[in-house]
Amino acid sequence: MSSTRLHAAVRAAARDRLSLLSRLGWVGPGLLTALICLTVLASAVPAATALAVGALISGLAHADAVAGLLAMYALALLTGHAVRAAQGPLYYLAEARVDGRHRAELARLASTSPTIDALERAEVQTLIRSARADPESFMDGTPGAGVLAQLDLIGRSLALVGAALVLAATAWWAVPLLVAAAAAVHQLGWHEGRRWRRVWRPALRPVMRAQVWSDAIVSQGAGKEIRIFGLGDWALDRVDGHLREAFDPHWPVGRRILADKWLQLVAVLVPLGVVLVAVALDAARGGAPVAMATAALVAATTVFEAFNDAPRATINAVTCVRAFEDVRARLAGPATRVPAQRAGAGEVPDKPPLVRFEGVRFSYDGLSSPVLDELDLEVRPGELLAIVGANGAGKSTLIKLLAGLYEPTAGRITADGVDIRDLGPEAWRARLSVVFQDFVRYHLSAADNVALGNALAAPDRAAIEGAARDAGFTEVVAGLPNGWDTPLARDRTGGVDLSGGQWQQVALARALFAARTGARVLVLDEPTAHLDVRTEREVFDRLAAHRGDASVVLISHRLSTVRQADRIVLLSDGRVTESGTQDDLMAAGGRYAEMFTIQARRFQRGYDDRLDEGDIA
Ligand SMILES: Nc1ncnc2c1ncn2[C@@H]1O[C@H](COP(=O)(O)OP(=O)(O)OP(=O)(O)O)[C@@H](O)[C@H]1O
Repeated sequence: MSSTRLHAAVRAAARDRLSLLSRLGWVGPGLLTALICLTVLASAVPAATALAVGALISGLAHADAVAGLLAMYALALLTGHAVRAAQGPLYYLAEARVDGRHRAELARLASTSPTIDALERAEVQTLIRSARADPESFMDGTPGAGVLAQLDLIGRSLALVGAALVLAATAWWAVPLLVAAAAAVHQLGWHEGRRWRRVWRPALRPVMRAQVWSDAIVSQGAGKEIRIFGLGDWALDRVDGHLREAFDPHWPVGRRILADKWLQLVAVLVPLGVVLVAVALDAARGGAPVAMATAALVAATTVFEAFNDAPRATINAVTCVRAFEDVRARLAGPATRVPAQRAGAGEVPDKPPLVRFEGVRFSYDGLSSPVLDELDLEVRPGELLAIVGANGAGKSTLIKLLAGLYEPTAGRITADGVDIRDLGPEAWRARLSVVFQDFVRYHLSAADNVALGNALAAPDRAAIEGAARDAGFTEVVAGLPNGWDTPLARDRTGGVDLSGGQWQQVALARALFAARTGARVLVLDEPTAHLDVRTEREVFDRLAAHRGDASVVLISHRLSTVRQADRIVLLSDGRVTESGTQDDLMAAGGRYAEMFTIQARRFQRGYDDRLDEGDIA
């Protein structure tokens, strides 16, 4: 290794260790003080033990002094044991605190990043997995273990100084020899740790895949299909295959590491043996007093232990911390531009805003053509706007852009003339409520499931009940065993599961609760796909009647429902190709009219009237 590279590597290693040490504060002042005191005490024990052993040996000839010397030796031994006994649980507690804080910081980072595009990338998910150091996949070397390994190293260094002083009094030349040998052993340990690391890192992905299948096997949702399609053995084979892919390479590496252990053995035994023999011979020839020689021999072994820190704990912890920093950099991305300090920025008026998509273009990574291309669209204050289009036309993407979950590749989205990026995600989303197609079914009570439409608002029961009434969900609640307090999850005690349509009513109630508590733009991405036509119609009527002054953007494939909207836009080829009322669009005789006619004809024949992909030429 060239000197520049060596220099850079040493600097990086020092930076990593300092970065770990800086997290010591996370254990809290009381526990930290206790840990520091114990570490200092523990570092004095080896030298004290060496001196006590030496004194005891020299005192054996004086019967009256033996009892006192034995007591001294016993005290040194007992202190060592007591300190170790106290260190165990305190280290465990401190490690848990550091790991808890580390994982909480990571979760905060992931859940508060303004956009979700980075989170959707496989490499970011792998980094998050690596940074999180989950106990089930991370056997050792969590950040907490790495942080405490640094404190331990400081303690060992102090112990080294003490032991070196004792040893130097008898054989000063032995100190540099043993320190150099111990450093070599330490380096070999690091090399070994890095070899493990290299084989362990590529194992992360297959372990993640195995986890997906092993979770699916025991999950409720996938569990149904696994049984119906007879996928049980197949899924188990997948788990097995991924685990083999992950861990098979570990065996040869483990065997090679074991075979190379002799190097460490030689590096320990040869110098230590030389020192022990030389000091013993010197004492035998009457050079050093026996007491000093004995103390030196005990101290010599301590010098070795000073370098015997846990390289795997530090290496793995450094990996976690670096992955954490990498995740932070990727999640920050371009989306976190500082909100502009100009008039109107950072605040959204209490009335529904005029929202405009101006020349918006958006492409997903890996797709050859943009999903939205030069899209211009207005959502006028208070209007009920329906967006229709074939599968894959980009409707959900448009919604995610409106919610600021993605940023346009070009163009901008404004609310009352201010770019929503300048408003800042929190201010903008406080005025917006979105029910996604794949809305989350929280394992919480019915009341909490509705109130999560606005987690920042007080969970006011009257507002929850009002929103549920407007969404037509009241009757369902009345039938629940414990009313509003019933958990909406079968795997919770006293919990029940709802039908797909009932869940959609919950999601709708969530949006209406948000409208009652401040949201001025409601976005509903296929909120009624699971409902029968009559119920959907009722929901639509309720939505129109109870949205207050909020603007509503509604995506639906059922044109018989959306025809009552104030305005309907057809999304096609990445832009708005038709826009107007139902009558306008039918009179224009364009693609919307064609789609509507197909659905109406089908409905009359008794088929479902949803729009399919092939329906549009
Ligand atoms: N996260 C993603 N990464 C890459 N491509 C995506 C992603 N999400 C959607 N797409 C692609 O973008 C296009 C538009 O998808 P989008 O979900 O916006 O369509 P949609 O109009 O809502 O469709 P549907 O009516 O079926 O819900 C599709 O071709 C889809 O495959």
